[in-house]
Amino acid sequence: MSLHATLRVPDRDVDVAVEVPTGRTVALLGPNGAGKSTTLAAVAGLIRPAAGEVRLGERILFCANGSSRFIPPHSRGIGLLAQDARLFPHLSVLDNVAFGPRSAGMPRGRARDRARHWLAQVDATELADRRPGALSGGQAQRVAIARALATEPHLLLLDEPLSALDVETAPSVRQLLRRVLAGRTTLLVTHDVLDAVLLADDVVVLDGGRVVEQGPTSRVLTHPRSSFAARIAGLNLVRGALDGDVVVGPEGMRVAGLVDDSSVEGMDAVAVFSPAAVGVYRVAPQGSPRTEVRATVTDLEPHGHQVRVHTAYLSADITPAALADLALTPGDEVVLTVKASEVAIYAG
Ligand SMILES: Nc1ncnc2c1ncn2[C@@H]1O[C@H](COP(=O)(O)OP(=O)(O)OP(=O)(O)O)[C@@H](O)[C@H]1O
Repeated sequence: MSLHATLRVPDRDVDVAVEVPTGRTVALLGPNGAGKSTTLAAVAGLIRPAAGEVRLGERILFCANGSSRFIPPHSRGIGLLAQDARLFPHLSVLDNVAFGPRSAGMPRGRARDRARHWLAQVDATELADRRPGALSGGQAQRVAIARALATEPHLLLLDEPLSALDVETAPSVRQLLRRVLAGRTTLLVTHDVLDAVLLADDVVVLDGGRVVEQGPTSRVLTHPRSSFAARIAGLNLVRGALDGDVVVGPEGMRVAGLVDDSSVEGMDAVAVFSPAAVGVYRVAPQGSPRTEVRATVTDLEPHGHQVRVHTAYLSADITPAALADLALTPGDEVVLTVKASEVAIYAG
Protein backbone atom coordinates (compact mmCIF):
# COMPACT_ATOMS: atom_id res chain seq x y z
CA MET A 1 0.00 0.00 0.00
CA SER A 2 1.38 3.39 -0.86
CA LEU A 3 1.94 6.15 1.69
CA HIS A 4 1.12 9.78 0.96
CA ALA A 5 1.96 12.19 3.74
CA THR A 6 1.85 15.97 3.84
CA LEU A 7 2.74 17.26 7.27
CA ARG A 8 3.07 20.64 8.88
CA VAL A 9 4.42 20.83 12.43
CA PRO A 10 4.98 24.57 12.96
CA ASP A 11 6.42 24.34 16.48
CA ARG A 12 9.26 22.25 15.04
CA ASP A 13 9.36 24.21 11.76
CA VAL A 14 8.69 21.03 9.77
CA ASP A 15 6.69 21.24 6.52
CA VAL A 16 7.17 18.22 4.27
CA ALA A 17 5.49 16.00 1.70
CA VAL A 18 6.68 12.39 1.46
CA GLU A 19 5.44 9.56 -0.75
CA VAL A 20 6.33 5.89 -0.57
CA PRO A 21 5.04 3.88 -3.53
CA THR A 22 3.71 0.38 -2.83
CA GLY A 23 6.48 -2.13 -2.25
CA ARG A 24 9.29 0.44 -2.25
CA THR A 25 11.70 1.55 0.45
CA VAL A 26 12.30 5.27 0.82
CA ALA A 27 15.16 6.54 3.00
CA LEU A 28 14.77 9.85 4.82
CA LEU A 29 18.19 11.43 5.05
CA GLY A 30 19.37 14.72 6.46
CA PRO A 31 21.52 16.40 9.07
CA ASN A 32 20.65 16.52 12.78
CA GLY A 33 17.44 18.41 13.45
CA ALA A 34 16.33 18.18 9.79
CA GLY A 35 12.92 16.79 10.74
CA LYS A 36 13.36 13.07 9.98
CA SER A 37 12.13 11.75 13.34
CA THR A 38 9.29 14.28 13.39
CA THR A 39 8.13 13.05 9.98
CA LEU A 40 8.29 9.43 11.11
CA ALA A 41 6.47 10.20 14.39
CA ALA A 42 3.71 12.03 12.54
CA VAL A 43 3.19 9.13 10.12
CA ALA A 44 3.14 6.69 13.04
CA GLY A 45 0.61 8.84 14.90
CA LEU A 46 2.93 9.55 17.82
CA ILE A 47 2.54 13.28 17.28
CA ARG A 48 -0.32 15.21 15.77
CA PRO A 49 0.62 17.72 13.05
CA ALA A 50 -1.13 21.08 12.88
CA ALA A 51 -2.04 20.50 9.23
CA GLY A 52 -1.76 17.97 6.45
CA GLU A 53 -2.86 14.47 5.63
CA VAL A 54 -1.51 10.94 6.06
CA ARG A 55 -3.00 8.37 3.72
CA LEU A 56 -2.08 4.68 3.52
CA GLY A 57 -3.60 3.21 0.40
CA GLU A 58 -7.16 4.57 0.39
CA ARG A 59 -7.33 4.89 4.16
CA ILE A 60 -6.95 8.33 5.71
CA LEU A 61 -5.00 7.98 8.97
CA PHE A 62 -4.76 11.65 9.70
CA CYS A 63 -6.33 14.71 8.25
CA ALA A 64 -6.43 18.32 9.41
CA ASN A 65 -7.46 20.09 6.24
CA GLY A 66 -10.94 21.36 6.95
CA SER A 67 -12.27 18.06 8.31
CA SER A 68 -10.35 16.34 11.08
CA ARG A 69 -9.34 12.73 11.59
CA PHE A 70 -6.74 11.02 13.75
CA ILE A 71 -6.38 7.23 13.85
CA PRO A 72 -4.38 6.21 16.96
CA PRO A 73 -0.97 4.55 16.39
CA HIS A 74 -2.03 0.97 17.20
CA SER A 75 -4.88 1.08 14.65
CA ARG A 76 -2.82 2.41 11.73
CA GLY A 77 -1.57 -0.91 10.36
CA ILE A 78 1.99 0.37 10.70
CA GLY A 79 5.01 -1.50 12.10
CA LEU A 80 7.66 0.58 13.85
CA LEU A 81 11.25 -0.45 14.48
CA ALA A 82 13.34 1.88 16.62
CA GLN A 83 17.09 2.17 17.24
CA ASP A 84 16.93 -0.17 20.20
CA ALA A 85 14.80 -3.29 20.27
CA ARG A 86 12.54 -2.23 23.20
CA LEU A 87 11.38 -5.82 23.84
CA PHE A 88 9.19 -6.54 26.85
CA PRO A 89 11.69 -7.85 29.42
CA HIS A 90 9.22 -10.11 31.24
CA LEU A 91 8.09 -11.99 28.09
CA SER A 92 9.97 -14.70 26.21
CA VAL A 93 11.21 -13.89 22.72
CA LEU A 94 8.36 -15.97 21.27
CA ASP A 95 5.73 -14.08 23.27
CA ASN A 96 7.31 -10.75 22.37
CA VAL A 97 6.82 -11.58 18.70
CA ALA A 98 3.35 -13.04 19.32
CA PHE A 99 2.31 -9.92 21.26
CA GLY A 100 1.16 -7.89 18.24
CA PRO A 101 -1.05 -10.61 16.72
CA ARG A 102 -2.42 -11.41 20.20
CA SER A 103 -3.32 -7.76 20.77
CA ALA A 104 -5.13 -7.80 17.43
CA GLY A 105 -7.31 -10.63 18.79
CA MET A 106 -5.58 -13.70 17.36
CA PRO A 107 -5.87 -16.83 19.55
CA ARG A 108 -2.72 -17.67 21.51
CA GLY A 109 -1.77 -20.82 19.55
CA ARG A 110 -2.09 -19.16 16.17
CA ALA A 111 -0.25 -16.07 17.35
CA ARG A 112 2.62 -18.26 18.52
CA ASP A 113 2.68 -20.10 15.21
CA ARG A 114 2.92 -16.81 13.44
CA ALA A 115 5.69 -15.69 15.81
CA ARG A 116 7.65 -18.88 15.04
CA HIS A 117 7.27 -18.20 11.34
CA TRP A 118 8.71 -14.70 11.68
CA LEU A 119 11.48 -15.79 14.02
CA ALA A 120 12.50 -18.29 11.34
CA GLN A 121 12.47 -15.49 8.75
CA VAL A 122 15.03 -13.55 10.79
CA ASP A 123 17.17 -16.61 11.59
CA ALA A 124 16.24 -16.48 15.28
CA THR A 125 14.28 -19.70 15.79
CA GLU A 126 16.66 -20.91 18.47
CA LEU A 127 16.10 -17.75 20.54
CA ALA A 128 12.36 -18.38 21.04
CA ASP A 129 12.50 -19.40 24.70
CA ARG A 130 15.01 -16.81 25.87
CA ARG A 131 14.24 -13.64 27.77
CA PRO A 132 15.32 -10.35 26.12
CA GLY A 133 17.91 -9.83 28.90
CA ALA A 134 19.80 -12.87 27.57
CA LEU A 135 20.16 -11.53 24.01
CA SER A 136 23.00 -9.64 22.35
CA GLY A 137 22.18 -6.30 20.71
CA GLY A 138 22.12 -7.87 17.23
CA GLN A 139 19.91 -10.77 18.38
CA ALA A 140 17.50 -8.39 20.09
CA GLN A 141 17.24 -6.30 16.93
CA ARG A 142 16.51 -9.43 14.85
CA VAL A 143 13.71 -10.28 17.27
CA ALA A 144 12.42 -6.70 17.07
CA ILE A 145 12.31 -7.00 13.27
CA ALA A 146 10.29 -10.22 13.62
CA ARG A 147 7.97 -8.49 16.08
CA ALA A 148 7.39 -5.56 13.71
CA LEU A 149 6.65 -7.94 10.81
CA ALA A 150 4.43 -10.31 12.80
CA THR A 151 1.57 -7.82 12.75
CA GLU A 152 1.82 -7.93 8.92
CA PRO A 153 1.77 -4.14 8.69
CA HIS A 154 0.90 -2.29 5.49
CA LEU A 155 3.79 0.09 6.14
CA LEU A 156 7.05 -0.37 8.01
CA LEU A 157 8.75 2.59 9.69
CA LEU A 158 12.40 2.13 10.61
CA ASP A 159 14.11 4.74 12.77
CA GLU A 160 17.89 4.33 12.53
CA PRO A 161 17.52 0.55 12.95
CA LEU A 162 21.26 -0.18 12.90
CA SER A 163 22.67 2.79 14.78
CA ALA A 164 22.72 1.09 18.20
CA LEU A 165 24.58 -1.96 16.86
CA ASP A 166 28.36 -2.36 16.87
CA VAL A 167 30.29 -2.42 13.62
CA GLU A 168 30.62 -6.24 13.62
CA THR A 169 26.88 -6.80 14.08
CA ALA A 170 25.38 -4.11 11.85
CA PRO A 171 26.28 -5.70 8.47
CA SER A 172 24.44 -8.97 9.14
CA VAL A 173 21.33 -7.17 10.41
CA ARG A 174 21.54 -4.87 7.37
CA GLN A 175 21.61 -7.94 5.12
CA LEU A 176 18.62 -9.33 6.96
CA LEU A 177 16.73 -6.06 6.49
CA ARG A 178 17.62 -6.07 2.82
CA ARG A 179 15.99 -9.48 2.55
CA VAL A 180 12.83 -8.77 4.55
CA LEU A 181 12.24 -5.28 3.14
CA ALA A 182 12.19 -6.46 -0.48
CA GLY A 183 8.73 -5.71 -1.85
CA ARG A 184 7.54 -4.05 1.39
CA THR A 185 6.41 -0.46 1.70
CA THR A 186 8.98 1.05 4.04
CA LEU A 187 10.06 4.48 5.27
CA LEU A 188 13.55 4.38 6.74
CA VAL A 189 15.31 7.11 8.71
CA THR A 190 19.06 6.81 8.56
CA HIS A 191 22.30 8.74 8.84
CA ASP A 192 24.22 6.04 7.06
CA VAL A 193 24.82 6.19 3.32
CA LEU A 194 25.27 2.41 3.25
CA ASP A 195 21.71 1.95 4.52
CA ALA A 196 20.45 4.20 1.76
CA VAL A 197 22.45 2.38 -0.91
CA LEU A 198 21.68 -1.15 0.25
CA LEU A 199 18.13 -0.77 1.52
CA ALA A 200 16.40 2.12 -0.23
CA ASP A 201 15.03 2.46 -3.75
CA ASP A 202 14.55 6.19 -3.34
CA VAL A 203 15.81 8.85 -0.96
CA VAL A 204 14.24 12.02 0.36
CA VAL A 205 16.72 14.53 1.76
CA LEU A 206 15.42 16.86 4.47
CA ASP A 207 17.15 19.98 5.73
CA GLY A 208 15.72 22.61 8.05
CA GLY A 209 12.34 20.86 8.12
CA ARG A 210 11.93 20.94 4.30
CA VAL A 211 12.46 18.45 1.50
CA VAL A 212 15.54 19.71 -0.37
CA GLU A 213 16.04 16.82 -2.75
CA GLN A 214 14.47 13.49 -3.68
CA GLY A 215 14.78 10.76 -6.26
CA PRO A 216 16.17 7.30 -6.91
CA THR A 217 19.03 6.53 -4.52
CA SER A 218 21.62 6.00 -7.25
CA ARG A 219 20.79 9.28 -8.95
CA VAL A 220 20.80 11.34 -5.75
CA LEU A 221 24.16 9.90 -4.70
CA THR A 222 25.84 10.25 -8.10
CA HIS A 223 24.19 13.55 -9.04
CA PRO A 224 23.43 15.23 -5.71
CA ARG A 225 21.75 18.63 -5.69
CA SER A 226 21.98 19.27 -1.94
CA SER A 227 25.17 19.71 0.06
CA PHE A 228 24.02 16.99 2.50
CA ALA A 229 23.59 14.39 -0.25
CA ALA A 230 26.95 15.37 -1.72
CA ARG A 231 28.61 15.04 1.68
CA ILE A 232 27.29 11.56 2.36
CA ALA A 233 28.15 10.53 -1.18
CA GLY A 234 31.70 11.73 -0.50
CA LEU A 235 31.59 14.37 -3.23
CA ASN A 236 32.37 18.08 -3.41
CA LEU A 237 29.44 20.26 -4.40
CA VAL A 238 29.59 23.96 -5.27
CA ARG A 239 26.28 25.69 -5.82
CA GLY A 240 25.98 28.95 -7.71
CA ALA A 241 24.99 30.69 -10.94
CA LEU A 242 26.14 29.31 -14.27
CA ASP A 243 28.42 31.58 -16.33
CA GLY A 244 29.41 29.79 -19.56
CA ASP A 245 30.91 26.52 -18.33
CA VAL A 246 31.71 27.91 -14.87
CA VAL A 247 29.68 27.76 -11.66
CA VAL A 248 30.22 30.94 -9.66
CA GLY A 249 29.91 29.82 -6.05
CA PRO A 250 30.27 31.36 -2.60
CA GLU A 251 32.90 34.09 -2.16
CA GLY A 252 33.34 34.30 -5.93
CA MET A 253 34.71 30.75 -6.22
CA ARG A 254 34.71 29.75 -9.90
CA VAL A 255 34.57 26.06 -10.83
CA ALA A 256 34.79 25.10 -14.52
CA GLY A 257 33.38 21.81 -15.74
CA LEU A 258 31.41 19.82 -18.28
CA VAL A 259 27.94 21.32 -18.51
CA ASP A 260 25.00 18.97 -18.75
CA ASP A 261 22.54 19.84 -21.55
CA SER A 262 19.80 20.62 -19.06
CA SER A 263 21.72 23.54 -17.50
CA VAL A 264 20.83 27.00 -18.69
CA GLU A 265 22.98 30.14 -18.53
CA GLY A 266 22.45 32.23 -15.39
CA MET A 267 20.32 29.64 -13.60
CA ASP A 268 21.20 27.90 -10.34
CA ALA A 269 23.62 25.10 -11.01
CA VAL A 270 25.83 22.74 -9.07
CA ALA A 271 29.38 21.65 -9.84
CA VAL A 272 30.07 18.18 -8.46
CA PHE A 273 33.44 16.39 -8.31
CA SER A 274 35.31 13.84 -6.28
CA PRO A 275 37.88 14.83 -3.62
CA ALA A 276 40.25 12.54 -5.55
CA ALA A 277 40.08 14.99 -8.47
CA VAL A 278 41.35 17.89 -6.35
CA GLY A 279 45.06 18.77 -6.31
CA VAL A 280 46.59 20.48 -3.26
CA TYR A 281 49.54 22.88 -3.51
CA ARG A 282 51.33 25.37 -1.31
CA VAL A 283 51.75 27.71 -4.28
CA ALA A 284 49.77 27.71 -7.52
CA PRO A 285 51.34 25.31 -10.03
CA GLN A 286 52.46 26.43 -13.50
CA GLY A 287 49.92 25.87 -16.29
CA SER A 288 47.32 24.82 -13.76
CA PRO A 289 43.71 23.87 -14.64
CA ARG A 290 41.17 26.66 -14.92
CA THR A 291 39.75 25.99 -11.48
CA GLU A 292 42.08 27.26 -8.83
CA VAL A 293 40.76 28.02 -5.36
CA ARG A 294 42.65 29.55 -2.46
CA ALA A 295 41.53 27.99 0.82
CA THR A 296 42.51 27.38 4.44
CA VAL A 297 42.91 23.82 5.72
CA THR A 298 40.30 23.22 8.44
CA ASP A 299 40.88 19.52 9.17
CA LEU A 300 42.82 16.44 8.10
CA GLU A 301 41.40 12.93 8.46
CA PRO A 302 42.35 9.43 7.34
CA HIS A 303 40.28 8.23 4.39
CA GLY A 304 41.08 4.65 3.36
CA HIS A 305 44.73 4.66 2.31
CA GLN A 306 44.60 8.39 1.73
CA VAL A 307 44.23 11.54 3.77
CA ARG A 308 41.22 13.80 3.28
CA VAL A 309 42.12 17.48 3.44
CA HIS A 310 39.12 19.61 4.39
CA THR A 311 38.72 23.32 3.69
CA ALA A 312 35.68 25.55 4.16
CA TYR A 313 33.99 24.49 0.89
CA LEU A 314 36.06 21.75 -0.71
CA SER A 315 37.81 18.52 0.26
CA ALA A 316 40.76 16.81 -1.38
CA ASP A 317 42.17 13.29 -1.06
CA ILE A 318 45.96 13.08 -1.11
CA THR A 319 48.44 10.33 -0.32
CA PRO A 320 50.20 10.26 3.07
CA ALA A 321 53.46 10.88 1.18
CA ALA A 322 52.01 14.02 -0.41
CA LEU A 323 50.79 15.15 3.00
CA ALA A 324 54.26 14.69 4.46
CA ASP A 325 55.75 16.54 1.50
CA LEU A 326 53.35 19.47 1.89
CA ALA A 327 53.71 19.37 5.71
CA LEU A 328 50.11 20.53 6.09
CA THR A 329 48.39 21.35 9.35
CA PRO A 330 44.98 22.96 9.96
CA GLY A 331 45.18 26.72 9.46
CA ASP A 332 47.60 26.47 6.50
CA GLU A 333 46.80 28.33 3.28
CA VAL A 334 46.67 26.12 0.18
CA VAL A 335 45.78 26.31 -3.50
CA LEU A 336 43.28 23.70 -4.71
CA THR A 337 43.05 22.81 -8.39
CA VAL A 338 40.46 20.79 -10.29
CA LYS A 339 40.51 19.80 -13.97
CA ALA A 340 37.33 20.83 -15.80
CA SER A 341 37.12 17.32 -17.28
CA GLU A 342 36.59 15.93 -13.76
CA VAL A 343 33.69 18.26 -12.88
CA ALA A 344 30.03 17.58 -13.73
CA ILE A 345 27.83 20.68 -13.91
CA TYR A 346 24.05 20.40 -13.93
CA ALA A 347 20.92 22.29 -12.85
CA GLY A 348 20.78 22.76 -9.07
N1 LIG B 1 10.03 16.56 21.35
C1 LIG B 1 10.29 17.71 20.73
N2 LIG B 1 9.73 18.87 21.12
C2 LIG B 1 9.97 20.01 20.48
N3 LIG B 1 10.79 20.13 19.43
C3 LIG B 1 11.40 19.02 19.00
C4 LIG B 1 11.19 17.75 19.62
N4 LIG B 1 11.91 16.84 18.96
C5 LIG B 1 12.55 17.51 17.99
N5 LIG B 1 12.26 18.82 18.02
C6 LIG B 1 12.73 19.87 17.09
O1 LIG B 1 12.16 19.61 15.83
C7 LIG B 1 13.10 19.82 14.78
C8 LIG B 1 13.23 18.55 13.97
O2 LIG B 1 13.84 17.55 14.80
P1 LIG B 1 13.89 16.00 14.44
O3 LIG B 1 14.21 15.26 15.70
O4 LIG B 1 12.64 15.64 13.71
O5 LIG B 1 15.11 15.96 13.44
P2 LIG B 1 15.96 14.72 12.93
O6 LIG B 1 16.19 14.98 11.49
O7 LIG B 1 15.27 13.46 13.29
O8 LIG B 1 17.30 14.90 13.74
P3 LIG B 1 18.34 13.78 14.33
O9 LIG B 1 19.06 13.26 13.12
O10 LIG B 1 19.22 14.61 15.20
O11 LIG B 1 17.54 12.76 15.05
C9 LIG B 1 14.38 20.27 15.44
O12 LIG B 1 14.43 21.66 15.38
C10 LIG B 1 14.24 19.76 16.85
O13 LIG B 1 14.95 20.59 17.73
